[in-house]
Amino acid sequence: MDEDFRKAALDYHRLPRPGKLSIEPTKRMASQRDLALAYSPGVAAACEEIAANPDTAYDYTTRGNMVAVITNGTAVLGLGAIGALASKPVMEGKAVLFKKFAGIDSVDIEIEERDPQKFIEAVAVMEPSFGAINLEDIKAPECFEIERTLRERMKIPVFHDDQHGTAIIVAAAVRNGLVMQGKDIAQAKIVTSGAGAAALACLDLLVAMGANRDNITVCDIEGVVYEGRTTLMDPYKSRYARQTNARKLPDVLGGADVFLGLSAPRVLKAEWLPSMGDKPLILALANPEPEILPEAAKAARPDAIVATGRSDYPNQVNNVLCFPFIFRGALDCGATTINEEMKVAAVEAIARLARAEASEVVAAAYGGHAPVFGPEYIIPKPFDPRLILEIAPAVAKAAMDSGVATRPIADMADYKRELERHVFRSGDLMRPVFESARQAPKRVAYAEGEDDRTLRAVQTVLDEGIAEPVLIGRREVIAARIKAMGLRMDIDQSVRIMDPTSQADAAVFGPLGELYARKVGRRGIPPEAAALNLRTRPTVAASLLLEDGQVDAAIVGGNGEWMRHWHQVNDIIGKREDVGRAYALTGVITQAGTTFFVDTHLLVDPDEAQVAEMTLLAAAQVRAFGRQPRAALLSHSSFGASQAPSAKKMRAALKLIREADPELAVDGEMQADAALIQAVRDRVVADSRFSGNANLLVFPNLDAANIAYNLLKAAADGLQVGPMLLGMRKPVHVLVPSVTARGIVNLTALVVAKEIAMQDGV
Ligand SMILES: NC(=O)C1=CN([C@@H]2O[C@H](COP(=O)(O)OP(=O)(O)OC[C@H]3O[C@@H](n4cnc5c(N)ncnc54)[C@H](OP(=O)(O)O)[C@@H]3O)[C@@H](O)[C@H]2O)C=CC1
Ligand SMILES: CC(=O)C(=O)O
Ligand SMILES: [Mg+2]
Repeated sequence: MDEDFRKAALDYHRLPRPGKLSIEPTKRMASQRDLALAYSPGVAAACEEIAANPDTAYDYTTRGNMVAVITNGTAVLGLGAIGALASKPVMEGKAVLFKKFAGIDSVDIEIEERDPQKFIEAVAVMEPSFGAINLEDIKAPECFEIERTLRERMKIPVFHDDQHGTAIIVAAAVRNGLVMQGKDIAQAKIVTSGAGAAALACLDLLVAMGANRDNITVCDIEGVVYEGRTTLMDPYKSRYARQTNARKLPDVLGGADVFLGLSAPRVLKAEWLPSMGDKPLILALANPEPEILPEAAKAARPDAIVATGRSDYPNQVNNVLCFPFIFRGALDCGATTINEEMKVAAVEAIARLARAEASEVVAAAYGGHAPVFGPEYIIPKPFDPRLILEIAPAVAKAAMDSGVATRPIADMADYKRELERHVFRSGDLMRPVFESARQAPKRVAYAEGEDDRTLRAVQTVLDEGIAEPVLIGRREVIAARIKAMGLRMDIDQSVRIMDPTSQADAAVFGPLGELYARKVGRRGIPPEAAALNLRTRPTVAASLLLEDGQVDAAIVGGNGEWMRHWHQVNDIIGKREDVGRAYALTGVITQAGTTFFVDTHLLVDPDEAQVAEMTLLAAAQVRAFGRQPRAALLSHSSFGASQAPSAKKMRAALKLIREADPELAVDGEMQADAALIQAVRDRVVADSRFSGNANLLVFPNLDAANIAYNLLKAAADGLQVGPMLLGMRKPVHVLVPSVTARGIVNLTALVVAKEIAMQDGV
């Protein structure tokens, strides 16, 4: 670690306040009544329920989502027995990872006790507080006895992560690494540096997966673990003792296919590597400094696949890839333990993921580079959102199949969708929309068919079965991008490619060119210019396919100016006959929920009738998300306090809306705080037409709407949905340049669901 990085790490831990964790209440505590519910006397009701039926602790307390990270500080990373207090940053770190990656609440508990029996007693009595126990950084051999006894005594999962979490991820890496190197685990010669908690558990799992004990040689601080050795031996290590005269690590590396380092920094020397077998797998996993640095290993053995425990090199083999998700699965089905079946399910899920294509979120987390299965990517990256979606259900299913789940999951597909909320904040909002889109997938044209975000989105659209994609673009470019990104779609089968510049599609685009020339000719655009537009502007091509009925919906834009795309779309599609004009609705998802804003992109200064119209169209769109709209007409004034024209406009609009839709929960005019906080609203008006917070905010002008949604998005780290065009004659949306692949998937689902609803006359 260089000095700059060390200082940055210390500042990170110290500022703005010490440490990495805090505890947040999940219930309101704003009034005397809240106090009475949360504490005495109300709390007694929950206590009595639990006393009568202990299982209800999962209903009334945090227990079902609470994991303790417990250590005695005897094997802290590779730093050794630095003690309980000094281990605290690592344990706080694990707790943060539980929360960040899997939404699990976790507390770190550092126990200053090296006597295994006393340590066991201290942990066992904490059972009522937690849903599961993660033992961490406890040295071998004591860790084996500690874990075994606690597993026997406690009725909740007890999992020593350095053993099993590490073993699971190592097993996945070895499986994929050997596939890549064309080797068979049964024949692979394996040498370890380390005979501690992590190394022995890894070997046990590799043997369970088919590795041959006779091909395994273990080394520790003394050297080779051989039969008859007496110094620094214990029964756990002895299981791997070999009959050999070799005594030191370099003596046993000859012909090795796998080096597994779970020991200490720099113990593997580059000059020893030439003796290893062909195409070796070198896993140098000591933290924070590996047994050998990848650059040194690769220089000595360019044919090697190298992995470390660190995030700053390719192939991070670290238990962070496993523990948040295996606990998620175990907690969610009320597993009483984490058994072999659950571990094997996790190995298989992780190994499979690296061989599938990487997602956009992974690409984003790693500087925009989407990795493809290969020597520098044998296991998924920690920020891969698919980890939770695949590992947790696989583990829960294995728990159920092996009979250790006390709260079996009834609907696995539903559970998987539920997990999406840990990954995509849009999960809750979008779930019903996806459900309805799946009922009858529609043909959707994507104007920017060569764009990476579009292609990633289209892969998800196909996987989810929500649309039949039509990509505008050059076939060879799209094929090359799909290959480079490692996507799975088959461009001959699952998508249709339409290229306005190719002769092959002239039969389609010829007549569309004439249609376009007629439409824009009225505005004085000569036929040659129209023909050029069609060839060079994919938004024009996609809109024409939609207009001609060759697709059911179009998604355009995302590159260049939003307004330019909008004009191209408007020239061809235009507004519905029964509306005065088109508007744009934008959603922002924050921790507090989803809020919609209108009109964020199109109409600079609407009049009262336009405010009323946009409100009604936006309310219909909010309903399409399966939500009841609660609309607030916003102003600088609340309920008649101002006679300014903009306040009067909103009051007049309210009247029009109520005439058109007396059932709609809408009120105004009001200030934004009154819209979002009922208590503020109650102070200025006695009989507000909706309760709680408004979820649809209608603005007196474009500036206010656009500023407000961007402000909320930036200040509250919100996620944008849309803009969605309202009042168009056919379903089309214009993407903003900042759109993500997920944003494109969401709009696809929305546009398909809306089409289905319209057909059904909803
Ligand atoms: N990447 C990852 O996900 C993980 C990495 N690790 C890393 O693995 C290492 C071991 O952790 P863990 O098993 O929990 O700890 P343990 O204390 O249980 O085991 C350490 C092992 O390493 C051996 N060892 C120590 N120094 C040397 C040396 N200089 N040469 C050869 N062997 C040595 C010890 O030998 P002896 O038995 O003779 O004392 C012991 O067998 C740590 O660096 C840790 O950071 C651990 C878990 C996960
Ligand atoms: C990653 C981990 O758990 C360790 O190095 O101990
Ligand atoms: Mg550890």
